[in-house]
Order: sequence, then C-alpha cells, then structure tokens
Amino acid sequence: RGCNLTACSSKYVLSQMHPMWQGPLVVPGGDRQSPIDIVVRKSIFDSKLKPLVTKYDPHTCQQIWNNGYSFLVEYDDTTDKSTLQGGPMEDKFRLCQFHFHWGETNAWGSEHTVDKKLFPAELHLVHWNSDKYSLFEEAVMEDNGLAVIGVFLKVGKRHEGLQKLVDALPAIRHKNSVVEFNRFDPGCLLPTNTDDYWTYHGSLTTPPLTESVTWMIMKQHIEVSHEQLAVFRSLLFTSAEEDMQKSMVNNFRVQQPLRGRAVRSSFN
Ligand SMILES: CCc1c(F)c(F)c(S(N)(=O)=O)c(F)c1F
Ligand SMILES: [Zn+2]
Repeated sequence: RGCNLTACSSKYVLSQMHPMWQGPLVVPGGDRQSPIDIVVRKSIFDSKLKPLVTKYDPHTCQQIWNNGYSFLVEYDDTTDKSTLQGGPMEDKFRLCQFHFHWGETNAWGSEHTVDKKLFPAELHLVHWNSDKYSLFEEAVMEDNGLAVIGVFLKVGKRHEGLQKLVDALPAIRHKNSVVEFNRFDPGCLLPTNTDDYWTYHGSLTTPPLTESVTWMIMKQHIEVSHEQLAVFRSLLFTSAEEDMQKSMVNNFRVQQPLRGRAVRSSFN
C-alpha cells in the first residue's frame, strides 16, 4: 500500500526521504552485515569468551559534534590511553568515538534487537585494533579492525552521567556543528554487568558499511529518562543553511540477514 504523499504528515515524508543515510539496504556480496536480531535460544555459550576490560581516560575526550547521522563524542586515539581488551578479542583496541541511534518514539530506535524486542535507543562505543593498525582509517577496512560495544537504552530513571552530554546537545543542533567537550568518562554509560554479552562478526551500520566489526552487545541495558531522550530528538539532520529542517530521529539501519553466522554468548 503506497503512501499518497498528500495524505502523509510532513514528518512521514521527511523520514521516508532519509533512506539514503542508511546506505544500500543490502551490500552486494555482503554476508556479514549489521545490525541483526539476536535469537537468544540460538546463541551458543562459549566458555572461552573473557570479560571485557575497558580502561577509559576521561581526559582523552576531545569534542562532541553532529555529523548529520548521529551525534558523536570523539576521543584522542593517538595513544593507548582509552582501550578495550578481553571479550573475544586477542588484540588491544583504542576508543575513537561513541554515538547513539534512536527513534522518534520510545517504541523503537535500537539497531540490534533481542528476540525481536526493540529498545528506544542504542549506544555504540567504537574502537579500532591498535595492535595491528596505526590509524582508524586503516583498521576500518580490515576483518578484525574494529570492535564496537552496543548497549541498549531503556526509558526509566534519569542517567546522571548522561546529563553532561545532554546539556551539550543544544549547542550542536545542526549538522556539522561541533563543540569542545572534555573530561567525559564513557565508562559511566556502561551497565554494571559487562561480563554478559552476545558477540558476532558484522559491519558498520552506516556507510561505508565495511565488514570489519566484532560486535559485543551487552545483555544488561542502561536507563535514561524520557526527557533525556527527548533532547536527542531535538537534534537535526540538517545544517543551519538548509531551509527544510529535519529532526534527527529514526537514525538506525534496517536489520540484515544473518547468512548462517553464529552469535555466541559469554553467559549461560
Ligand atoms: C565511520 C564511523 C562509524 C560510524 F559512523 C558508525 F555509525 C559506526 S556503527 N553504527 O557501526 O557503530 C561505526 F562503527 C563507525 F566506525
Ligand atoms: Zn552506531
């Protein structure tokens, strides 16, 4: 049933005008694309999976900016100051940025799902393999180049650590706006339990969609308030110069075929 454009609300039309940001829905030859639905009863417990070890230095936080897809907090990744080790990985990975994906309502917004359960938002902490590569740009092209931690957000009590981030968002409402942001510990956004996670080999969920990501999706979610999520939705996809302002919502990619991949769990 096509939508008669005149009958659609402007928001519907606008969100339909944004398939491009997700890149091609299916990447030619792509057999390890992300995101996916995690079918819990089909995940395989692997006792060799280690707990995640994160060592984040809040002083390596540099800026927060709106890249027209999401807002991201970038870290100085010229040294091994903020790192991720353990999990399924053999190597050490450097934190380069974190960002979120969310919906226009609390009913949806996450990229991954657990037994088809949608969450209102999902946090991604992006790291690259600094044992094997010297730049993010190199690592992003390699099979074992990136490691991304995914954390589901649920609406509940206000997240005190997130509030510092939320307070900075009005300053980066438009695409390409940047504001200096320092001393933020991304560890405060992790759930208390980071030992229980699912892991699988996948891709970036935004262009260039390269199949270089080891995903670790946390079983435990974090809680943020409705008001905090509403500030995420006050961001815009569009730059200050554009006359049609488009609210930054539904910035998630559609789910991709599993193509026979195994999803392992670190817990029974
Ligand atoms: C090119 C920079 C970048 C992203 F924009 C991004 F959205 C993701 S994602 N959603 O897969 O975590 C990355 F991993 C990533 F490296
Ligand atoms: Zn992401």
